[in-house]
Amino acid sequence: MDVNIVVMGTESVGKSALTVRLLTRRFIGEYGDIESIYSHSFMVDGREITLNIWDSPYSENSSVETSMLEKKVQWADGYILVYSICDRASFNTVSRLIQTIKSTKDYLNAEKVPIVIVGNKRDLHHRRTVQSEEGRLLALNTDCHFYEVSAAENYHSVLMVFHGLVDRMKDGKLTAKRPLGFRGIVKSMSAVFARRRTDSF
Ligand SMILES: Nc1nc2c(ncn2[C@@H]2O[C@H](COP(=O)(O)OP(=O)(O)OP(=O)(O)O)[C@@H](O)[C@H]2O)c(=O)[nH]1
Repeated sequence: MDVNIVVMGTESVGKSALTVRLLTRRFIGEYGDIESIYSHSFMVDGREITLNIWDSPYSENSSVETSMLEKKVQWADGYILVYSICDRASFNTVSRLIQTIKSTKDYLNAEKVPIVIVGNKRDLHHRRTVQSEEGRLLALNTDCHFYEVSAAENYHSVLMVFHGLVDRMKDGKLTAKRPLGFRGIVKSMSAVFARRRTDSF
């Protein structure tokens, strides 16, 4: 089974950090502006699932961001919406993204729309401006899953985010793959490391 997942959220909330954590189990600190669709496979209940994960930097240019948003929402079967617990505006954006996704895509069962809300940077609790309860309540009110994680500190919780989304998708409607037309931005993970020659793990 092949599923498309898009990781969305405003600037610097940790979209790349979460994606790279899943793929490499590592936190490398700085990620640059890398636009990529990564493939990652794992077994669930004896079946191999391949995730195509689209991670892109947030664009300051609102017209670019709006047109990309539409493409991403149409392309994806499942959504990971990330905010930083230290950034209230990023939380508000997640709330808006949920409405956009729900109004853009037709789901057989709107309550089962495969969205996972992620409050990242849990390790920075001393700078917290969004309480856990607020994230939980948003998820409850919009029928989404919710996780609070630290991509910096913990691989396992990041894994749970992606597994939680796949579980959610199993319950809902998985659409057939469409031709993507995004080959130009597909890069391998080696590109991530090639750019960061000075990284140490
Ligand atoms: N303390 C802490 N820092 C984090 C965490 N996740 C990401 N960061 C840092 O936050 C900054 C932004 O992380 P990115 O993963 O590049 O964020 P992004 O959402 O992909 O950002 P854009 O590509 O600009 O849209 C980097 O300096 C990361 O090291 C986390 O869980 N805890």
